Amino acid sequence: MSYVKNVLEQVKEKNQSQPEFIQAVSEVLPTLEPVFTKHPEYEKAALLERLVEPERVVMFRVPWVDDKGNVQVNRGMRVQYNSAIGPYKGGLRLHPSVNLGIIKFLGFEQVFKNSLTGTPIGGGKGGSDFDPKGKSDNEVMRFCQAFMSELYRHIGPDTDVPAGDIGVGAREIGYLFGMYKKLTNQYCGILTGKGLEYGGSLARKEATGYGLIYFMKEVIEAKGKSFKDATVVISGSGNVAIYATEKAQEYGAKVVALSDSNGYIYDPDGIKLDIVKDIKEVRRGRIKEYADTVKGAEYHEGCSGIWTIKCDIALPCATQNELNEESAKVLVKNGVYAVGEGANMPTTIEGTGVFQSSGVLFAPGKAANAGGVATSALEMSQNSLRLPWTFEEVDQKLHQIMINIYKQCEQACKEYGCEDNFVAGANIAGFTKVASAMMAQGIV
Ligand SMILES: NC(=O)c1ccc[n+]([C@@H]2O[C@H](COP(=O)([O-])OP(=O)(O)OC[C@H]3O[C@@H](n4cnc5c(N)ncnc54)[C@H](O)[C@@H]3O)[C@@H](O)[C@H]2O)c1
Repeated sequence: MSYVKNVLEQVKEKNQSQPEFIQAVSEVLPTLEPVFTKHPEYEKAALLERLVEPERVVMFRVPWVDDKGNVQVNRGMRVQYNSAIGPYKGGLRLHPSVNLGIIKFLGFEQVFKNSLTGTPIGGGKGGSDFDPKGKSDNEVMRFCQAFMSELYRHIGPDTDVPAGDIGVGAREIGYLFGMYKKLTNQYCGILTGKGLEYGGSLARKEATGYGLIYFMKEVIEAKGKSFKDATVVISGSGNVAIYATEKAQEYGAKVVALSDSNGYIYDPDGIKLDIVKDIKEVRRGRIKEYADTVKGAEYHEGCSGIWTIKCDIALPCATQNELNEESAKVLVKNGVYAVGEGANMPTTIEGTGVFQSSGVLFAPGKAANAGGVATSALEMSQNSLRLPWTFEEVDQKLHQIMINIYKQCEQACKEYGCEDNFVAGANIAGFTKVASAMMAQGIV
């Protein structure tokens, strides 16, 4: 059995209760085989065994009092995955589904993604099984304060810099930042995704969605295609989905569908984004309300039906494993030619296989959605400089970073003989930098 296969078996054996983590590692490791053939010294240094094991996992209770005076207890965690190329960096997720396996999968992915950005940041991820849905502002604040009252001792601007993810937007980052400052008496760039008044970066909110479109533009234009007049389906209606829609529309695409965890909307005339922003960003409502407002738009219960809509480009931007083999086959049958992952691991391994064997251009999340964390790194730079950059400056840097990520993936594909396989290209390009740094730093 090869070294890579052996380590993969160990991972499966040791982490049996963590299917998402096993899935993420199973997607990455086999694509790295050719790198290990070229670098036999990595095996002697147990590089892979070290890479799959987080440097540190912190798990803690989060007790808080709800509006009725009842004590609630959630589980909080932070996985500090790999600091070979910089301080741990990655979001915090607040969702009832959060468990250690999910946070480990996200942290593992983050290591490669952050490496691809070309900025000096390591990988980490955290979160809690707290559900912000239906909670009052005061309850969210009390939860965030309780969460930070433990997390603060494990993070720092040169140690670990968390950010947002599902369920963590500007409101939550504000409460977390306030508590960190109170506890430590330090005003520093401890979180990214901050408000503009207190150290945030312009274009951070837009970055993941815009970055996805910048990346996909490179992918499709290399094959003579364009966003102009393309029909696009985007799942989700959160931060990533909204700004992917905005940039795709700016490039002349017609985005015809969006979704949330209850169902999806289809608007054959093209989504009116100002209405979606009002529902989601202002009123925190359900996507269903769009169909109540816009004539000709339809609402359908259930999430996976969105993939039955005929489109040229599909961008899953909601959550993990939302696009399976069956949905992938329907998309292919309906003529999709490109799929870009705005979310983290939204396509199952079998779904990815369908796209790749059908010649669909498939861009994995760790490359395609890296714009968010890249701009977080730009926010860290601005915090250290104590100088804010303009929207245009940040957006231009983001655009260039996404082009560079595309070029790195393309180059790795060429070097290792897997042309157009962006899954392998992204894994290899992300891995090689981290691997060299780990080798240089000895057995730690
Ligand atoms: N925000 C970022 O900067 C960023 C960066 C990189 C990757 N991501 C990833 O992108 C994805 C979305 O993150 P976000 O920041 O937009 O979160 P968000 O909380 O703003 O939005 C998530 C959206 O997905 C919807 N949703 C949840 N489960 C769903 C399902 N099963 N089917 C359809 N819709 C569903 C929610 O209703 C919501 O509209 C996540 O996988 C996240 O890890 C986010």
